[in-house]
Amino acid sequence: MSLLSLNSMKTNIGQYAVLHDVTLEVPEGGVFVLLGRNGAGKTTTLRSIMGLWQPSPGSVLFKGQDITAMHTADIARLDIAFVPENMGVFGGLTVEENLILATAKGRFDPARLKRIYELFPALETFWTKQAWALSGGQKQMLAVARAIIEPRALILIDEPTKGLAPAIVDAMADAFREIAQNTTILLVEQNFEFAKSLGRDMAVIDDGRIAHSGTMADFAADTALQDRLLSLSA
Ligand SMILES: Nc1ncnc2c1ncn2[C@@H]1O[C@H](COP(=O)(O)OP(=O)(O)OP(=O)(O)O)[C@@H](O)[C@H]1O
Repeated sequence: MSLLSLNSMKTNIGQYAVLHDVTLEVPEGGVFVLLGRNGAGKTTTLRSIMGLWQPSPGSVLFKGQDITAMHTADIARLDIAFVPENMGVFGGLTVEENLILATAKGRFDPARLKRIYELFPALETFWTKQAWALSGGQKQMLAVARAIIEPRALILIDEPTKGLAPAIVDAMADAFREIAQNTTILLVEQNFEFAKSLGRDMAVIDDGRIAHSGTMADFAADTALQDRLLSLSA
């Protein structure tokens, strides 16, 4: 059984049909990458999983449970975290306060905090600094740290490398590899090199439909398919 199954999901936003037919099987463990051009429907797919948009028709199954009509807060309580493209950190709060708010009981598990410091040393350095003063990369690290401050079964991450310097992207890749050892990551990306280095399984969404799915190794070897689906050469 897959960890997450999206079945013929169709999502309208107001009067606009954005997802036409999204069917995906995300296995447990590792990084699953969802690629696609601008406006293809990647963010809408993640928001539909989180209950922020309501797919109809179609269904979302998590560990076999139908979560399609559940409220976002109840979906989050199933240990599914969402790191949105705008990162969702509180600029006026310190790093510590941002992380406290991401816990259920306002307390840190010392072992998890230690792991976060190891993954993202900058967060320990800037522990008492307000988040608005962090660099873009540090804000992204804080956003990911908020998602893993408690145990998660699945993390949805929307374009975490956007606008980041190459050295930060490399650090992020190392952190994701470590996180994916005991948490499944569904990663939306446009940075193909980053995605390629992380993904085991992948899919491409185009115009609200899954245009391709398979292993990253096969997709990475097929430059004609990449060009057709991602316009990488454009
Ligand atoms: N709130 C909204 N109202 C109307 N249309 C929207 C809304 N949000 C997204 N769309 C449209 O839905 C389509 C898919 O958007 P979505 O954000 O899912 O794409 P994406 O693949 O994540 O793109 P990008 O890589 O540019 O973030 C786009 O055509 C977008 O304009």
